[in-house]
Amino acid sequence: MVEAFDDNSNNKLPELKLDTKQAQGFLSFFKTLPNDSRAIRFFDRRDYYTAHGENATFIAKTYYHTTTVLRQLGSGSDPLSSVSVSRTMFETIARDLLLERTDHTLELYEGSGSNWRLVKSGTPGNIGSFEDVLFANSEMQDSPVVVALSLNYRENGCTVGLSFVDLTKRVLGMAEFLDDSHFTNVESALVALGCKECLLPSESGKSTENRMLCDALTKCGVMLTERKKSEFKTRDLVQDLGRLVKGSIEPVRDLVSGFEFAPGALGALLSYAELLADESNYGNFTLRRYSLDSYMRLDSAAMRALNVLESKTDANKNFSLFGLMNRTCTAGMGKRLLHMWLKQPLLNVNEINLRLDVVQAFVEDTVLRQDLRQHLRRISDIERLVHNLQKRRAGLAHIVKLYQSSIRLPYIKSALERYDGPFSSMMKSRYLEPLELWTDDDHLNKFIGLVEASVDLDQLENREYMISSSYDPTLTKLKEQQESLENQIHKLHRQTADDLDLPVDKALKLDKGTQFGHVFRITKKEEPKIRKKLNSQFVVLETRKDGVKFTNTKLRKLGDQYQQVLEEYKSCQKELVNRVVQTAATFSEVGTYILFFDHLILLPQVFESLAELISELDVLLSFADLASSCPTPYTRPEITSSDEGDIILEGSRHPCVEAQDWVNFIPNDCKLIREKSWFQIITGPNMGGKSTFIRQVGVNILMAQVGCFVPCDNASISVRDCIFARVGAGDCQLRGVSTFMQEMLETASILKGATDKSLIIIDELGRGTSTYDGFGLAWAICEHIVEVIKAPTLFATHFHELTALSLENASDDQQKRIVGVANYHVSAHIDASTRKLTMLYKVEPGACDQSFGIHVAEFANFPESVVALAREKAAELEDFSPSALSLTDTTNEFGSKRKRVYEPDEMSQGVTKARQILEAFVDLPLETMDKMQALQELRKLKDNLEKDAENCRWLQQFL
Ligand SMILES: Nc1ncnc2c1ncn2[C@@H]1O[C@H](COP(=O)(O)OP(=O)(O)OP(=O)(O)O)[C@@H](O)[C@H]1O
Repeated sequence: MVEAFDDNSNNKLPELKLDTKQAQGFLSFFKTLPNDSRAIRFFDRRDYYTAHGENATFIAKTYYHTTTVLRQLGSGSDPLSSVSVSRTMFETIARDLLLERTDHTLELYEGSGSNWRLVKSGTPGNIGSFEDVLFANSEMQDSPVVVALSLNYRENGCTVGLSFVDLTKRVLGMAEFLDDSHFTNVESALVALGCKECLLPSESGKSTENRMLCDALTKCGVMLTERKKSEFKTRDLVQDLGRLVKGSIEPVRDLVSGFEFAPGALGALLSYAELLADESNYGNFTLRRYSLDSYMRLDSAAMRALNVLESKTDANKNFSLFGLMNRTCTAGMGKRLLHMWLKQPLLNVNEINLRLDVVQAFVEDTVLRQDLRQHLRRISDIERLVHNLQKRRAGLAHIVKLYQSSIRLPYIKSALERYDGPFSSMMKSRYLEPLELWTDDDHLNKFIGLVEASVDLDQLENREYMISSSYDPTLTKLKEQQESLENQIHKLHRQTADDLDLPVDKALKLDKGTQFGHVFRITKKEEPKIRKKLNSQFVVLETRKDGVKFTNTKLRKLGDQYQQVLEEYKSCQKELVNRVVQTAATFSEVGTYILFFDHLILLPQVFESLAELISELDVLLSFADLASSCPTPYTRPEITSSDEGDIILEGSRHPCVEAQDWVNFIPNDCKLIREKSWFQIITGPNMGGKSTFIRQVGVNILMAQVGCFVPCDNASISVRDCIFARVGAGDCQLRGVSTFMQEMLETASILKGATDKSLIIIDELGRGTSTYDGFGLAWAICEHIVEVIKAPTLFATHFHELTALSLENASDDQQKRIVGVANYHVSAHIDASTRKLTMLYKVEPGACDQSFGIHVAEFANFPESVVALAREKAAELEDFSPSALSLTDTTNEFGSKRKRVYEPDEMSQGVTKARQILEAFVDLPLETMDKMQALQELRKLKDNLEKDAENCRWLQQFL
């Protein structure tokens, strides 16, 4: 939701002025528009815009927060609700609809009376012709992507054909993979690609299987667009791609033939984005194979749990990793690259180390860092400028900006040349050599020469983009005429001053205005002195407070001539400006004819590669700035492949929490060691720092794989191929147990996607609930992770009983031995006399030994009566708590008073039965079941448990 707008905007609401005839005409047109619940339609009324019907109500409620702004159009029984918005408000709404929300499309109509036509349309994935409106006054931070999916269901899951288009970068991609019933792979692909909109064959959203898919799209905030099944076709695809894609057709054909379902999806995308309709697209696209295994996979829950991207609810920019890490200084480009990198952390150790090498070079050489920053700041958004050139939307201003960026390159080059640290040979080959090549006389220097010869660079200070008069003979001649006329006018000025016996400039002034052109002016005080001459030899034009304006035939004639020459000069300028842009735009023609004919190089490709290089430098520089500017500097992580090494973070912090002004962050160690502490259960009081701790581990790993230093004293990280995060819904208690069960089931089945190379973060499954079914499932999930998946896991929980998992380590029963589970807790201190609780935020080995819930309530200033009641209830409940499970255990690890004791026999019998049930649950083929089936199976298991419990008191407590 867009929160605050200009307070006055309500008062300044443009008035909807239509006479009866116009209103009638419009109403009859409006009725003919097809129904489209997603479309927000605006009508351009020259000075302002209007929206009508349900759209008007939506806009009034969403953006003005009141329906009082609505007006009724037309008389009679069926008036049309209408709202009018100013130009700036329209831009704000367009930005919100297309860049922030993903539930509407936008249409703009132009016309009058009953004659209107659609001139612009855009969707969140394809902002299309709204690009100019959206980024006229702001940077483009992220480039949207549209995905199309073609699904083929098999017995065990489904094959997904995926294709995507990034219209800003002009990239097409294809992928094909198997997926489970929760579409875990689709989800991570959507996240990695930054997808805003997804095309599916129509009707497919209604099948049961696809309902899950729609859930996945919703989780990722992706708009679903249905297209006719017939559009998912592959006929003529290779031919069409041949026109769009750079280079020869063979590689395209080879790539397409390697897929079974993705080509259909690509066919749908081409027709949806109407790529073939715009000739400027021809030869400008690249097509690539997209592999899910190229980058660390992140699902939408992980993106949220790790606060990777900005959200509107963030209190400040440091709340998200993007906000914290974004210290980029080039316009737009660096931000977009950072966005992409955060969605696509690397897996290859060498590639990660390469980025880390550059960051280290920048961290160690402060002068280099400052130099580069100073020059990068002056670089424009080259990527978008070239995009405009290719789209033939560029003007002289675009060319000049490219020129201004180009002339910065030698400075960037020499800053890099001065670096003589340990990574100098890498810096040379990665940055200096390409820069050297691109800036030589055959490449950018040629462009610089062209601009310097043709553009009047002196006028840039006045923000005027003009062609140098010396560039063109006609301009030169006109300029000379203009100067000669100016001289004559000045001569006449001096002569007239002599004749009137007035000092030049001091008393007799020469003015140049829009109304009268060149005129003489004297003050009113002087006027009586020369009134006689004034009346006889001159024509008085105007008498005002600031003086008397007058002219004579000579001045008028010269002034008119001057004006005429000026007009001619302007129109010649305009024509030349267009021509210069065309000349420059020929650089962007990929047609080889032009290139060979003119001996020009592919300038757009040079600029595109340059944009890549510059934005990479910018983002890595930004990482270095962050690493060295924090109060406790970041450190370079040591990276090992995913089969080797452990995950050791010493003195680690959560970068976003640490960056909050009011937090004095307590660093913690996390040592995920294979076979020893690969699975960690974290317990402790509410607000004790559990979530922060487990998330900070995920965040540190993600940062390292993006190529950034990490907020630790020492870090060694075994590369992770995906991060799974399950963060319990906070309102679970309110939604009831069945939702809670579903959450558990979902978690259990989603975890099937994880492997020993992933990282799993589970935070408070079924937060705060005391359902023992939940506990049973949580236990089953843990066992499954430890024994089958073997992924390093951080499990923060309120189920203290889970800490007993680690006891299995010590079990004599070798067959059932669970290896690698360790308990940790966040520590807190209770002052015995004052009952005051102090959070220490220190993560320590072992399970938490006290129940702190009530103290936290005190901490949070709950009313005393509530706290007293809670204490009473807790005392009652503890009698029946399953912590009795370990009562006969000799350790008193779980502490507190325990009254109910079970016979050892009764307990071991019960445990065996319970375990059988849990194992039966783990064996359920959840990936092939829908929720209803799964719940039915679960109910059966529960019925069995009830039967078993009839003779076992220990089991009864779980019912
Ligand atoms: N290491 C730390 N150093 C300083 N402050 C911290 C640390 N960890 C957490 N905090 C602060 O404590 C607050 C609560 O932390 P967090 O949400 O991680 O607790 P929790 O144990 O997960 O709580 P709950 O069980 O209620 O979810 C955080 O908002 C943060 O301000």
